[in-house]
Amino acid sequence: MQLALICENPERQNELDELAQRWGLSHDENSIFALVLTDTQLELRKLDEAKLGAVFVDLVSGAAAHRRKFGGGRGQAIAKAVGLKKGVMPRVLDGTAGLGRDAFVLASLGCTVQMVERHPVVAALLDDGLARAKQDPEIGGWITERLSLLHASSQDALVKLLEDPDFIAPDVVYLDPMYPHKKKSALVKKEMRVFQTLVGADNDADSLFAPAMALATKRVVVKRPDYAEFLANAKPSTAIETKKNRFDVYVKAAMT
Ligand SMILES: C[S@@+](CC[C@H](N)C(=O)[O-])C[C@H]1O[C@@H](n2cnc3c(N)ncnc32)[C@H](O)[C@@H]1O
Repeated sequence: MQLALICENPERQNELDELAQRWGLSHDENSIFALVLTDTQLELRKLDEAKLGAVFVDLVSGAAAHRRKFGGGRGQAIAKAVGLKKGVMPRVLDGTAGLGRDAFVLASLGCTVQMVERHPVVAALLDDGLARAKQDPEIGGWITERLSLLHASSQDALVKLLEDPDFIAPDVVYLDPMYPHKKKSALVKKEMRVFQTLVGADNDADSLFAPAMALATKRVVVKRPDYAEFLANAKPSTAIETKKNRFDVYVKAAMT
């Protein structure tokens, strides 16, 4: 993938070069997107709309920390959807990891989460945020133990993992593909507009449903905007609703 690659600290130029090679990114000075390595983190910026701000992964402070401390714990809809309850800590495969927000919430509540992300820039941002979080004295221990990232397409990865005799299948496959926004984009948070313009709609999302159902041992959970139809037109066993979203739950076996 091509986008502007910018290093703000000349001493970190080697790191940016390695990063570009690792994620298959090359420099295009005419791109409207820039991946910027600052003194502290990796950021995505939209150069023609600087006011939208930068996108980066922060699992340690800000909104993630606030939600970890005051977000409602196991009472949150996402926790109920994956079947988290006292004594039950599901192993989750998040097949559409994005910026890792949902995976982080689940991991902070005790789940082990294997994240899969196919977009190289999103995967690079997530990997950077994960690496910084692993260094944090407060949360680094459990982040290292519970959260991991695979850069792959879930369409391929879910099938390959199912065929791998050494892979322990997850209790839950969690999916949150991009869905076209019905509401005016001005209402979408600024930095999310940058993210959405880069990634686009996941028009192939329906094809994730069958492999997800094959791989999960207990259930598949699909996050959708409240106005969206079911993934692959498949009617869920139950749905948990929040103000803006719906978690469609496809039960295969009881959580134990
Ligand atoms: C709406 S975002 C997910 C947001 C995420 N739940 C969070 O909390 O940050 C959707 C992400 O899934 C990724 N994605 C979509 N289809 C995928 C697939 N088949 N395999 C891997 N990643 C996929 C997209 O690249 C995008 O980053």
